[in-house]
Amino acid sequence: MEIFKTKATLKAFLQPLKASAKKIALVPTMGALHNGHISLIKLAQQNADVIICSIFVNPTQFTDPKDLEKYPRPIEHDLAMLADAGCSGVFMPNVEEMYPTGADEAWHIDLGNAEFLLEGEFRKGHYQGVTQIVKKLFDAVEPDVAMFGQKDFQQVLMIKNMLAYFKLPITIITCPIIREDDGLAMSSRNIHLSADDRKNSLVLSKSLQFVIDHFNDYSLTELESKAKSFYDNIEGVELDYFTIANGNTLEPAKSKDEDNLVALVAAKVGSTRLIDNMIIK
Ligand SMILES: Nc1ncnc2c1ncn2[C@@H]1O[C@H](COP(=O)(O)OP(=O)(O)OP(=O)(O)O)[C@@H](O)[C@H]1O
Ligand SMILES: CC(C)(CO)[C@@H](O)C(=O)[O-]
Ligand code: BAL
Repeated sequence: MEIFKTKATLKAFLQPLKASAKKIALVPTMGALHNGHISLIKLAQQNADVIICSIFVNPTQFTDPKDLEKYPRPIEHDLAMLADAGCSGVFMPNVEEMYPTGADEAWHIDLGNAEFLLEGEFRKGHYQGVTQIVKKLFDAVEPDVAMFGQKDFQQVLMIKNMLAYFKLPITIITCPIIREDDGLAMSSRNIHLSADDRKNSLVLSKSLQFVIDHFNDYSLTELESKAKSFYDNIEGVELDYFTIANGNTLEPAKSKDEDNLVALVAAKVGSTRLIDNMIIK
């Protein structure tokens, strides 16, 4: 497995592969890898010949400096996991390489109204930062396909909007959420959960599963209020939002007959903010 710290060395590696018509996949990550990330690598291998995983903790998408500061960075562990998974190359630039003029580099594109909902409301400007770095990664790799996890449901939508904005010829593949045996969605931030938090964290997947299991039993309003009541009286858990939304617009669903419906949740468990979702249809 090759390791690249600069765009130039990465480009030099990819150029002959592209010339011989090899299909390139990019798996963007912020490191602290778990089996959710590895599932993206495995799906990439089914869809391309050469797999590049990027590891870059992107400062411009963090709205809370403490969150950025404490983001886990176990790089040796990450490289071992990627080598084991058969990844072709890892792109791990530093901040200067991606932001030569500084992380305050200007960026603003129209991502549509969904930018301002849900995560966009709680992490203002987050998706400008995400699309800024993903555009830079796309420019550096020029992949045929790029893999993203459904766990970050809104992120996938925003990246598709960014692709449309720049008319980039890249196929986005959305990968299913990989969960722990008890239902908690795998996430790099789970490492910050205390033993009590870890128990409490199950409320996210349980409340979502309730909506899936009882979709035909209640109205949308009842489903939402019953799901929200899962969060009542759990000490140390603070619900940011629980919504049943249209999967294209992320606006609250108006009818159970809509085509794309998804239940999405974000909650602070102890000092760790977690997100999760389940597609209803
Ligand atoms: N449990 C999971 N299953 C499938 N894909 C996942 C899972 N968790 C993260 N991903 C995907 O992996 C990619 C990289 O995500 P990232 O490095 O931010 O990890 P993360 O676990 O989501 O960390 P964070 O704690 O920052 O949310 C994203 O496309 C994300 O959606
Ligand atoms: C896509 C991404 C790697 C951009 O920094 C990040 O938002 C993530 O890990 O989901
Ligand atoms: N996994 C999404 C990246 C973030 O939380 O900043």
